[in-house]
Amino acid sequence: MFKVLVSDPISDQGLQKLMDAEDVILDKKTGLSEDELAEIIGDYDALLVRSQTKVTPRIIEAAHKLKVIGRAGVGVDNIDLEAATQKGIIVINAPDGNTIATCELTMGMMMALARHIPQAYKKTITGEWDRKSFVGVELRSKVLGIIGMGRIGSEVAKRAKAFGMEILGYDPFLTEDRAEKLGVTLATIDKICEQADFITVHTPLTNETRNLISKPQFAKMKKGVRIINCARGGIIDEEALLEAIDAGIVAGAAFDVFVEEPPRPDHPFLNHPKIIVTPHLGASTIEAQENVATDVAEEVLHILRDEPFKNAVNMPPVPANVMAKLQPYFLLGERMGHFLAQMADSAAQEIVVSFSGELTEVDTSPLTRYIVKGVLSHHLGSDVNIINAMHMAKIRDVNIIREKSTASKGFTNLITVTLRSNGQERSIAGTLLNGYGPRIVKIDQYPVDVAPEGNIILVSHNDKPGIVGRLGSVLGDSGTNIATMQVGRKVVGGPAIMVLTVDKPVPPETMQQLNQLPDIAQVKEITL
Ligand SMILES: NC(=O)C1=CN([C@@H]2O[C@H](COP(=O)(O)OP(=O)(O)OC[C@H]3O[C@@H](n4cnc5c(N)ncnc54)[C@H](O)[C@@H]3O)[C@@H](O)[C@H]2O)C=CC1
Ligand SMILES: O=C(O)C(=O)COP(=O)(O)O
Repeated sequence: MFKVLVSDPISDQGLQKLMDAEDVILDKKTGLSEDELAEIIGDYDALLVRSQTKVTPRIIEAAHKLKVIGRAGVGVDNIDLEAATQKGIIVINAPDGNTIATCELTMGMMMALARHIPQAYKKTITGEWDRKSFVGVELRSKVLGIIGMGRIGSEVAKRAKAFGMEILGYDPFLTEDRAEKLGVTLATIDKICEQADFITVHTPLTNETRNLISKPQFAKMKKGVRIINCARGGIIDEEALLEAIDAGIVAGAAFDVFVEEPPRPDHPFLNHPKIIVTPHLGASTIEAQENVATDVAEEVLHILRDEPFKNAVNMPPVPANVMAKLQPYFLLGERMGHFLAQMADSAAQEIVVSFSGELTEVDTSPLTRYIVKGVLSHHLGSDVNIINAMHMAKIRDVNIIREKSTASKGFTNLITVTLRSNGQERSIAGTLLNGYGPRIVKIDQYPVDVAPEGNIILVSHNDKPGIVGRLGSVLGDSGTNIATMQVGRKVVGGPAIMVLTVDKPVPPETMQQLNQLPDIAQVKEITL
């Protein structure tokens, strides 16, 4: 018998398959504290949650029998994926079922903002007939900026078109082709800030999207812009938004999600006359809840019964013999991908992975997944993992090419990864050096020897006297300590690269200063 715990309110209709299964005992216990959940989780084979239950390392540690965690929804930021993966617990989600619900809430928020519906309602029910204070704006002919053009963002675009809005879209994976099909103009975040009358975000919360819209972005916005967040608290900097409202830049904001949920009773968004709030209701429709519960219940049953399943967001099934050969390279592969994605100026359109030496003797697809995961995680954060990396690449039209090569250049094994995007091509090669661990041994055409870890500064420059000194003094002035430095060039006086490892992240203003130094083509910070 499999024991399944449902720890958040999940639709009964959706759970029917699990309730009917003869090999399943289903318990529903919602509103548990971390202590209470930690105490009972050891009895269960599967856990089903929404966004309320925090599946922390402590819960996972106590989950001795747990085989699968099912998230009835999209975002898995309430589940510690790292801890689950380490413990061999499969985490699955239901990414498609609540797209429309969240899109429709976003449209509702946009209309409520434009016409002050919640504020007008509040006054009218007190008996006041105030028609002067609530003059709104029309959506027709207004510019809507959509940041994050995945499932929900794309559906918002379709509906906003029907309202006669002009749409600017930004997503690192949005191609001209797809944008054209959706009737969306490709734009940068800056352009959206400068031109949009309404801005809505639909990205996951990652290190890159945290505070994506903050003081500098608000400073660029049109006076009277209206802001919507039905994605995740923290994508829009809450404090900076309040300042932008006070400064008269933002005319109104609608938030379904908060940095801390539920927000403290004295949170400044609650009761603010220009901010509309809802309690994380994006996915809360009967239809969406049935969809996500059905999807997740079916997959949990498959996993418990050792049947093929989909929508896993962690854990690769690799045969033991292949694992033994490949495992030492997983970290190197992932770091190489992440390194390369940070070198490139835009998101990958093609990734070419070439293996040589002993690695050509086994099926390297699990290692390829780590490399692809490393590349995509720069933009997708924890949404991409080794189970879904290839799928994520495919749905974003990123072409993956795997090659075997005989040119191991004297190394027992050599992995070369080339990333192509928007006419740009960048590549790195890496290996495992006996006794030294993972090493990047080539960047573009330049031989180097770099441990892929920590904070690395990659400089493309012209081979001229004085560059090292100028660069060193800018870094020194900012209190940045250089741990190691390497310079590579092909010909005297020609293009060259410098690879510096530093002890801590470089402040953004120092990066800007470095990029403005003479004879420096580009300075990139790589964080691994
Ligand atoms: N309020 C609610 O109840 C709900 C909230 N959500 C949130 O909405 C988010 C989006 O959901 P979906 O559209 O289904 O996910 P999705 O994965 O289809 O789309 C997310 C898109 O964001 C893009 N992206 C990543 N980093 C970016 C960046 N820095 N700038 C611009 N775009 C970036 C990705 O390329 C991707 O296309 C989820 O991650 C979830 O956190 C989802 C469902 C319900
Ligand atoms: O699916 C998501 O990412 C959501 O944010 C929905 O959250 P919920 O299931 O309503 O707690």
